[in-house]
Amino acid sequence: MKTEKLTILPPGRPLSGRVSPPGSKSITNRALLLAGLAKGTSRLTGALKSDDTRYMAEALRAMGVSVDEPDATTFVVTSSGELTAPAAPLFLGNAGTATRFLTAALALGHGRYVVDGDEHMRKRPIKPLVEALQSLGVTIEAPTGCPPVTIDATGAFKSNRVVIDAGLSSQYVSALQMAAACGSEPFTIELAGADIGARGYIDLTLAAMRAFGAKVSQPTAASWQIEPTGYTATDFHIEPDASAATYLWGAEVLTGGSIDIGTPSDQFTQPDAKAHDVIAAFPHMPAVIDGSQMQDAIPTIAVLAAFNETPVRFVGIANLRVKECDRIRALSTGLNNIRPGLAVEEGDDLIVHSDPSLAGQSLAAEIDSFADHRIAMSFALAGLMIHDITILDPGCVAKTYPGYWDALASLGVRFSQG
Ligand SMILES: O=C(O)C1=C[C@@H](OP(=O)(O)O)[C@@H](O)[C@H](O)C1
Ligand SMILES: C=C(OP(=O)(O)O)C(=O)O
Repeated sequence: MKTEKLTILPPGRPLSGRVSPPGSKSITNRALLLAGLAKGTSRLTGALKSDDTRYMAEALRAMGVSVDEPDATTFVVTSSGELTAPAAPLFLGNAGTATRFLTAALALGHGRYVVDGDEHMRKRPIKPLVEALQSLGVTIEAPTGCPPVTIDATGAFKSNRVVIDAGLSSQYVSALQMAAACGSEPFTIELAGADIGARGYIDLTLAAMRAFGAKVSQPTAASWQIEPTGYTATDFHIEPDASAATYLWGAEVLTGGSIDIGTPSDQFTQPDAKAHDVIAAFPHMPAVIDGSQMQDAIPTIAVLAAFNETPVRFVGIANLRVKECDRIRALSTGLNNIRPGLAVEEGDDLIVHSDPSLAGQSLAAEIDSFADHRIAMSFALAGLMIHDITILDPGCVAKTYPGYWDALASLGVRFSQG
């Protein structure tokens, strides 16, 4: 989408129809990496094709892996099992998964790898992962604590145990888990802090690893033991993206429609599927919502909260400040732009002062997406109910859901471009 702004015309009727969300970003980028680390050919079906997965696929190609794309939802990955040192830095845009997962995996490669991203990724922390890898004897540096990361790998870790603080990102743990199966000894990963934000993403990692032949056990709630099995090439089907589904669930309850997304909410294995029950409770969503286990769904729910019968306080969302943008700030800015006083930040909590009478009003507001796909996609929901909501940089949805605007259009939503 080349246009700089998109104004949404409220449909004025319930939105109904069939729309399937694209494949899961989280699972696609795990599967691409694991297929790249496995010797042989793996066929990944139901995959997401978007900026984030394209960066992962391109990085694998730059390291000697063949990644074919026979159709819009399939990757066929053929690898020797080795990721050979690339001639140039790997550019991973703002793909947190690709950046963190590759950083750990390449620490077991051979030679020099530079992992870099765009100006947003260069502000997203990776220091805890870099320090964990340094503790394993890897020569690795990220002078700013964020990408670029330079790794001089020798093919082995010097220890078989690592402690990682996952307070800022669960992706550090997933990254170490996926890398560890390529080591030469059983490897133990222990959490430094009491707990981890988004535990559901660890379950996704372990499920993908096991599908590619890994053996993982969990001696305690905060540790994992990974056997040095390496990975076996396999055919792997990827379920639809639960975070993408939240926008469709949101559009359904806001407009009182019926949108068939093709997958029952209880069949998703991704953490954001937990958002379904909260969204289904609209306009009686709870007074306090803990976002820690469904982080990427919080922008969706926060925009819905503006139309809820009663105010909502979002807790457990501190690390939304280190996602593609500071999402707590982006949400409060956008909501207050629609109607001053609609949202308040209290420390790292976000309070949305609900106002069901917003629906049907004309409240001209230009919403800054802060280059963040989830901010653009969530505020589009406000545009279904309020006249004159304009989303700036609508093309940023390409990070995880390039077909988002077409999906809304297929349900009958109309736009004017600026
Ligand atoms: O492991 C994953 O696939 C993800 C983990 C979460 O990030 P953090 O662990 O950085 O919170 C989530 O926000 C991201 O979109 C995907
Ligand atoms: C936080 C996100 O992405 P990532 O960390 O994978 O860049 C997201 O998709 O909401």
